[in-house]
Amino acid sequence: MRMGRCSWLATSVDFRFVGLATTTRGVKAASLALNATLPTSIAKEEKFSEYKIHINGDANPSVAGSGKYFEGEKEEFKNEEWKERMETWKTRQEKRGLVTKSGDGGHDKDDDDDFLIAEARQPLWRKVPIPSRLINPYRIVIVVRFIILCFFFHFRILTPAYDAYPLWVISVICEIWFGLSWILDQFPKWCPINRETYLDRLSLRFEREGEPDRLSPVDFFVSTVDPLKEPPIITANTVLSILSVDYPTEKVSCYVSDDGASMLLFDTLSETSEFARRWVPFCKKYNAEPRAPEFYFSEKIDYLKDKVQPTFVKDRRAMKREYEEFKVRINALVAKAQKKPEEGWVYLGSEGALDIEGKELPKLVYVSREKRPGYLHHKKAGAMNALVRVSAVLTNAPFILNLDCDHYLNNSKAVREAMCFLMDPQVGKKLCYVQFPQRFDGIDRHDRYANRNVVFFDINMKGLDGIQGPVYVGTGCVFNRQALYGYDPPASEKRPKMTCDCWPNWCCCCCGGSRKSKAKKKGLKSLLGLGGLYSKKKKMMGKQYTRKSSGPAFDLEEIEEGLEGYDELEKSSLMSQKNFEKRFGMSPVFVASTLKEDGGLPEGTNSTSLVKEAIHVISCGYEEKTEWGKEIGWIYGSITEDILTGFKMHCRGWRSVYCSPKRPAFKGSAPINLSDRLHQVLRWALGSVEIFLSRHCPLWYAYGGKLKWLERLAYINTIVYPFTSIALLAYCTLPAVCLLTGKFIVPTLNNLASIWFIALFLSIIATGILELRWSGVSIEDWWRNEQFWVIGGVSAHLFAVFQGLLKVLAGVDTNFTVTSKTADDNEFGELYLFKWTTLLIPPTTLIILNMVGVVAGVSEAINNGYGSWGPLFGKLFFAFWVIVHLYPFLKGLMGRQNRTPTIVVLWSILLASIFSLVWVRIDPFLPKQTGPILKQCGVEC
Ligand SMILES: O=c1ccn([C@@H]2O[C@H](COP(=O)(O)OP(=O)(O)O[C@H]3O[C@H](CO)[C@@H](O)[C@H](O)[C@H]3O)[C@@H](O)[C@H]2O)c(=O)[nH]1
Ligand SMILES: [Mn+2]
Repeated sequence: MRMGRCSWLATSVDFRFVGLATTTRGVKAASLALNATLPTSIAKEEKFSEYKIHINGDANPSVAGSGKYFEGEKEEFKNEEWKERMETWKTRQEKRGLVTKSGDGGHDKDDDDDFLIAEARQPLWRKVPIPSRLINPYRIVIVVRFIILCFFFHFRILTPAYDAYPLWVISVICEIWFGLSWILDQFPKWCPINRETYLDRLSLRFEREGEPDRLSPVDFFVSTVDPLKEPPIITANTVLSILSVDYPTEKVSCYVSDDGASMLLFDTLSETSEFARRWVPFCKKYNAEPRAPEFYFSEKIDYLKDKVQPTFVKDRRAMKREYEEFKVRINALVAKAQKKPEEGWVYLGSEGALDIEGKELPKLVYVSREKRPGYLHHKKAGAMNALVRVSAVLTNAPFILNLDCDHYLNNSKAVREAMCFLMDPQVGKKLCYVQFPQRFDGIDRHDRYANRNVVFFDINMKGLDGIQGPVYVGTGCVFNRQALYGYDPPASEKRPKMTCDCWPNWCCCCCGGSRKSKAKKKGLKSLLGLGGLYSKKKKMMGKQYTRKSSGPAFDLEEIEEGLEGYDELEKSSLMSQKNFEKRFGMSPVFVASTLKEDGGLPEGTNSTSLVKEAIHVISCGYEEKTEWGKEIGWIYGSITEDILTGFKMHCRGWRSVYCSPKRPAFKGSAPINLSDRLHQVLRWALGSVEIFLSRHCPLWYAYGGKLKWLERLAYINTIVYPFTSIALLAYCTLPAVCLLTGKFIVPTLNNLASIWFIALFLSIIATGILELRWSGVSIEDWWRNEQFWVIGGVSAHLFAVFQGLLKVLAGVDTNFTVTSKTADDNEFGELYLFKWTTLLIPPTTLIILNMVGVVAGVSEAINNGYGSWGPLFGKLFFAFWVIVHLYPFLKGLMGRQNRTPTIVVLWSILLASIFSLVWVRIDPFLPKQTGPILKQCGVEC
């Protein structure tokens, strides 16, 4: 069975268990008892649903009980904040010279209010174009480089090296491929932009004094799968950073997906929510940053700087001790969890909805979807879709922020940054997501394996932001929920155009057009009879609804009522109910939630039935015969689900925004040892190959749609790059071959030809330098990126191409190998960790081959005397180019103890020597040796 291949499925005995334990207002908030009865054999599978969820009393108790108290607190706090804001605003205006400090001692309150209102009307963000003195030379050089490249190819193709014909053919093919991939990579960087946000205006606009807070609610998703590779303390830190985010508490909900169905994580979360009761108020009181305790306490900065409250030192010390105790408790859980009780677990929650100061805590929900053998679970994408549905049923926030379990919130205002775009009245509705760059902790100082990916995050993504928006990278991304439901963005004025899915326009007619246009959505609404209900309700209420453009506000009961007693006339509505179910699955509650564009739950629902519904929408058969993973939610079919999901949205005409605040919004961990890093890169590349071979390949998908062509180029680049590895492998072998055979891929150059070579070389350097100048990326980061491009290319990408083909031809399923996240503070011990993997063979062989080549070439030149150094120079340069790029790899191979596993050395030496021998044999290399042999006598004739 295919699913059996997934390690996490095979290792957990309890994969048939699915539990959804929800706790409102913190895990402790709802007094909850989850009684999970785990079936022990497949035969009992059908009875798996025997687990019970008891919710003692109202699961949402804090709303009425503590609401008043909280409101009072908040108002006081708000007034304080308001004054503070006014002050900062005034000083800033003074600096700008807009407000004159007049002798009368300032303005009266009315004046201030006017200023604030005016300020609140200002845009929430601004495009900051790259200064033209930086960007224009860059563009000119790109054009020049392009022209030079054309002349270069003209020369290369028309002047073959006749004595080394095959070498010449191979090298020219490789060069053409490199040229094409340069175009794919370069032109999407044509008009990069930066953005600036104004958080104070956001707050002035949506958090007015004396009015209810109007910021949009956000559902946070955290995905985890393997508690051994992803230690619970890491997930706990991510969750704590979310719970203490600087955002209105009642608008934050955190959903943790546990794909490993481990009670360990459940227990960890309940401990975490207990700890949050102290941690959250501490963070908010002292404005702690970052709000993940592990990282907060290990910051090596003067934590007393800017702190004025006298209690701070005492509180911090106490907090630190508590965190250490918390860690011990989690470790105890981990130790206990290693022995799995056969008969299952019983978990009993306890009470408490508020933090120690009596303030509300955000909601925390643990979700473990049902998994069974025989069902495809679609890895992370499947988990995220389960969360989309659960959250739609339980909170239905209009925005969703998704994070890997190790990506904690490093900037507590990150969500506000995103809201500056998403709540913007002009562009907000057209944005599918706001992507933040991925930043990392715990990477070695020199970032040996280019883990930081700076070139991608600070150059390519900014380029894309100037076109249609950055690609989605899987984490640190705030989504517009409507975009996840497969709808088109709201059309601007014009009649909504149909988006074609497959081949150019002409086949649209035969495909039957689009499945997801806004027009159709509206049609469905009215067909479903909801329109009718809506107007009925409007009449009943006797007042006009203020909700603009969005779906009808209706009660769940009403839908059900409405759908139950249908007469003949309303048969068609039932038909379209079927349509909706085909699309979203059999959950009226979920379907109803999708129509609420501004989010929120239907009125008059009770939490017990919602929890029941939530369990229903995560059952493993739910997605069958629906469009989940095909047209809606996270898209299936590639283990880099992120690229595919973002791509579908861009094809529909959505725009995305790249937001990189000064203080990094999120931080994660990265695999810092060579083998793990190569495996990660292998997974990404494999995912790209999967997309390339699927119906969603950007080369042919969705023409005639709304995908901008430069954006398409960028997407093509992200899925064809693994194929560059073949050219790269050939090109890295060439110098060794040349050195061993004494031939070269280029015939002797005349003056004009050498000009093209030099010009190309210079233009490559010039684009590099100018790119670094506008982006602010350091030369070291750029160089690491170049090196890793070669290392990854000749190992991971190469394997990805073959595995991808194997998948298509032989149906071998691809595996999502989760990257280990270490929790220990052992500084960079990981860097030197060495794990044997086949991925190491090709680069090792290449290094040895080139070194042998250099030695052979140099010794031959020594023997041949002065005259032969000239032609050798080109070849040596070429070989050094390879060796220098592979240098970090060589270092990784040596490990800390300078020890490399014998098997790698053996294999590589074997391959390298076979290869050199073959060349020596079949080549007129030996006859040429007559020269050197004669000279060996030492007599100059
Ligand atoms: O069956 C699975 C497999 C993975 N995950 C989660 O996916 C996330 C990413 O896994 P990780 O091993 O850390 O992969 P990375 O290569 O570090 O992740 C990058 O690349 C992935 C695509 O390969 C994206 O999904 C991630 O968001 C992105 O950070 C983690 O939270 C996992 O818990 C699941 O929820 N279910
Ligand atoms: Mn990761």
